[in-house]
Amino acid sequence: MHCPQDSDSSREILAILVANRSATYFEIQEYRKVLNDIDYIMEIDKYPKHLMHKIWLRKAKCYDVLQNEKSANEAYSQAFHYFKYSGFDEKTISDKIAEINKIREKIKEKLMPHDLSVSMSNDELFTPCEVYVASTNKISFEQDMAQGRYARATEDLPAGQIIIQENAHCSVLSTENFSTNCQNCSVSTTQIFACPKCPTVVFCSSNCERIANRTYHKYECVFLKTLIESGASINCLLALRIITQKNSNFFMDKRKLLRDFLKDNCKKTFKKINPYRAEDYNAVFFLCRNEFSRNKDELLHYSLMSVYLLELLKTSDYFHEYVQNNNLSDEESFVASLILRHLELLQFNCHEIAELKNTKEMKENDNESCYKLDCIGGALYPTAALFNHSCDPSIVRYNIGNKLTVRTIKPIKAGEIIYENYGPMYTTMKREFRQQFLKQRYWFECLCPPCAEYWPLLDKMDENELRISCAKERCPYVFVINKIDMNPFLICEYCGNRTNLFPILKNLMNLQTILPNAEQLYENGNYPEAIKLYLEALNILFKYLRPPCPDMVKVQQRLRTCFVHYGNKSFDYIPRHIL
Ligand SMILES: C[S@@+](CC[C@H](N)C(=O)[O-])C[C@H]1O[C@@H](n2cnc3c(N)ncnc32)[C@H](O)[C@@H]1O
Repeated sequence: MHCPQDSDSSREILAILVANRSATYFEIQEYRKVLNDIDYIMEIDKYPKHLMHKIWLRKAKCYDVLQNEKSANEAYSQAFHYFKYSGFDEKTISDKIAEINKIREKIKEKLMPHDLSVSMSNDELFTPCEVYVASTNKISFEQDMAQGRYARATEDLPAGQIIIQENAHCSVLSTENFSTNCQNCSVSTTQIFACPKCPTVVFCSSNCERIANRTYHKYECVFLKTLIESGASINCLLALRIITQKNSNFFMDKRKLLRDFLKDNCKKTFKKINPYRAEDYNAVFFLCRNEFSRNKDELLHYSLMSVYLLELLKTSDYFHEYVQNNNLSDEESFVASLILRHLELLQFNCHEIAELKNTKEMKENDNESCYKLDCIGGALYPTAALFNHSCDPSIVRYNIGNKLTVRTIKPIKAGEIIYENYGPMYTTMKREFRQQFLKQRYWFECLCPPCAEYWPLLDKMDENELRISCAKERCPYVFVINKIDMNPFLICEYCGNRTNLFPILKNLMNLQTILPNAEQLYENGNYPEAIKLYLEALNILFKYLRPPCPDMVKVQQRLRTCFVHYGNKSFDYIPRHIL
């Protein structure tokens, strides 16, 4: 990170450092990382010519191990070509080539077939919606006066299904993660690629470094350290990065369109954004700001913050015009007004980026306590930002890099609203604290079923109570009965239908074999198989029972833990079953 890169000789030193690192990765058999490093050395373009054969040989050996014969052949022929600059005499060179070819033959005999161990894949069939391209075509987005915009299922959705896969419009890391995670894609890495001009950030590949330095980092490089030292929040970083990832011409060209949008009524404009894409600034511009409820003090605070951020931006060469006196140029005042808008909308729409980490206090036989989901940054996902909150959410979300995946965590019927969770879950936080949090932070009064019906916390739920649905389809009536003392035939007070408990209990009995098997797979870290069984259990539970139900909560908690294993993990994460 601290190696200077401003002269040929310092770049040669950097190339040698990276070459040494690649040799170390080779020794510990991290072949993909070796290849990344070698690509990086080629880009630095200052590695001593008389040593180049070593780099090409290392690359070729990696391809041999990775069983990519074509690339291995190409790399070997480059290595043989560079032998002539190595200072070896002709005899030594031909002996070396003969030796290498012999070793290659031996390696080929020893190579195992490709690794067939269980891998977790996040790729599933996902037909995107034509308008909301990050969402499945099985949901729609609607709007009303009471709730603003929200998502609704247009078809029945089983539990576990992916409903959103969205790139971040913009993402930033928390400052504590600046030296462990890639500034561009957020993945945790020990193989860092430094910025050529500053030691403040790291990247996971030269590709990420290039993307960043062609866009936002070429401006931020100048002032990022000052911004961090000022203690600015993630939202401030995000508000600014929405600007720096595009150049000022982009926003100036949009100015007329955005002003016309504002004259228009927002409801119509929202429908006009078609297709609605994460990359599209128009989608961001119209995210909810609750602007009519904002008080003057807050507005002043945000205005001051946007002036400060603008001043920082002016220290880079973001703006074309240079205004010497205290007046702002047109360009500057327009960008400041956008920063203010971003600060306001990020307050309600920012999502965390998370990764799994091991906790220090790992306890024996306690799967939950051996890792935690840590917030490593924040991002803006314009489609996911359209979901409203419930304290009993319908979804789970996790990140792969800075991309977002959203899956259902319960079966959802066509026509039902799909809710996400803004933090307070009814199972662990008391109603009064949830209401207080949501009012203060998101400015609405939560009317979800757990709040409206005063559902108990998980540890206060009665394990002997069964809340059974009336057998008549779509009848909302729930029989609340005691497991120990129950009448097998129940008459619905709502529709008069008779419900026979025997077949229901027989189905619920299946859980006694499904759940222990699921737990076993979970303990062994076989999350893909555990998920299948937990989903089977959840379907049975939701078919016959109604929440609040302790078993439903426990299965959903397990499913959440399994699904987040598809997502980001810190570079030093060790799975429970290997500990
Ligand atoms: C992330 S946005 C959700 C989308 C928003 N409804 C919209 O129209 O863009 C968060 C804001 O939505 C509103 N909201 C979220 N959940 C709600 C709920 N359950 N009931 C009423 N309003 C809600 C609040 O104004 C909150 O600040």
